[in-house]
Amino acid sequence: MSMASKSMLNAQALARSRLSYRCYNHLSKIHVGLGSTPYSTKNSKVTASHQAHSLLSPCKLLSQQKATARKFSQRSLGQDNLLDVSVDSSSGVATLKMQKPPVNSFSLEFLTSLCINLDKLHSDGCRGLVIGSSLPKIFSAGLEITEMYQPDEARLREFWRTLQEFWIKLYGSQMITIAAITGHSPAGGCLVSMCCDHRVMADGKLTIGLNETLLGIVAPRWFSDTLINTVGHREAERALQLGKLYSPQEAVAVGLVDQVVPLESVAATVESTMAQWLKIPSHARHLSKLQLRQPTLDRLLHTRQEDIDNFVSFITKESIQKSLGMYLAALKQRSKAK
Ligand SMILES: CCCCCCCCCCCC/C=C/CC(=O)SCCNC(=O)CCNC(=O)[C@H](O)C(C)(C)COP(=O)(O)OP(=O)(O)OC[C@H]1O[C@@H](n2cnc3c(N)ncnc32)[C@H](O)[C@@H]1OP(=O)(O)O
Repeated sequence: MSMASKSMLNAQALARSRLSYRCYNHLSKIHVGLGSTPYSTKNSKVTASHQAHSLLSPCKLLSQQKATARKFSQRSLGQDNLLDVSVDSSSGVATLKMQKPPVNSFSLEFLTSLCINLDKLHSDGCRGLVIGSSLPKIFSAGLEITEMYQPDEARLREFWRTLQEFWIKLYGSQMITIAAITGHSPAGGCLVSMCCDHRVMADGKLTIGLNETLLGIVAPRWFSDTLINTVGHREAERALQLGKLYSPQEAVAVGLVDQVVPLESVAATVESTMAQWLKIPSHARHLSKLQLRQPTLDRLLHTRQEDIDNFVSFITKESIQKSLGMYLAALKQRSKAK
């Protein structure tokens, strides 16, 4: 390649990275400031000035994550508006809908955006959070497999650190969290829903579960702990080894989800469940949650770096890379055959 074309490519890459950094700053379409920002309408969506306001708040995590996004910005190109967030001003309940086609897979940028939005909603005093999806038949396909396949090590470390961060924030969240599972929810998608206090799943041909072994990988300890805390030790033991993907009816039978209702009733069911939970004094409810979840949280909090090292050394093994490559190819093949 000639010097001229190389420098042209470099200039294009730089421009792309600047553009994507700007996109990153606007990853979330909206942000409502409960308490600090008055609401005018139910489910009001935030304007540019709210966004600007939210970007000014100094926060170590934010600046760290902005640096990350700058560093790895090429992968986030064209991926703004990954989340649709709204807040009901009368109840203080936020709804966060994932909208990252085709399958809401968790990339570094997506996880970063989720962390930032959780922080914002929490610091704005939201009392409840509904996590759902804007994509039909998909809650989330879990981790973005291409983040783990033939990875850049620095990015891979950041990816895992950000996933840990998201899990820690959500699993211990002060907010009442409800998952509206209107689509498939394998692996990391199942993990996110299990972090919530309550799960409502649509009936139909959908699946949910920790299927890591089917990819030739092992769910880390904090994934399995979360499953054990949800369905109990014996069920988790079977499910983890088999990589079991449950139908909605199977999932409700083992307690992996709390309710299964027709798709069209998910929103109303979530709303009435939230109304019930909102009646409980918030402080007592959150402390009760932490009493049960803190030991699990602590286990990761005390070993975060070791967990990142284990993950990186495991996932970069040649045999694991081969399995991931084959799984990805099979997914692509299946998608093409449709
Ligand atoms: C010694 C012990 C040491 C222990 C140490 C342990 C530490 C290491 C631990 C490592 C653990 C890592 C944990 C990983 C957890 C995960 O989340 S891995 C991801 C698992 N996810 C899946 O298996 C889901 C795969 N996807 C699907 O099954 C389906 O896509 C779907 C059911 C979700 C949706 O089906 P459908 O609507 O029919 O869409 P598709 O046509 O299948 O897909 C569309 C499109 O998306 C691509 N895609 C799907 N999923 C992913 C994904 N997760 N990542 C990236 N891309 C994905 C798919 O290939 C299609 O792409 P194309 O259209 O072909 O381009």
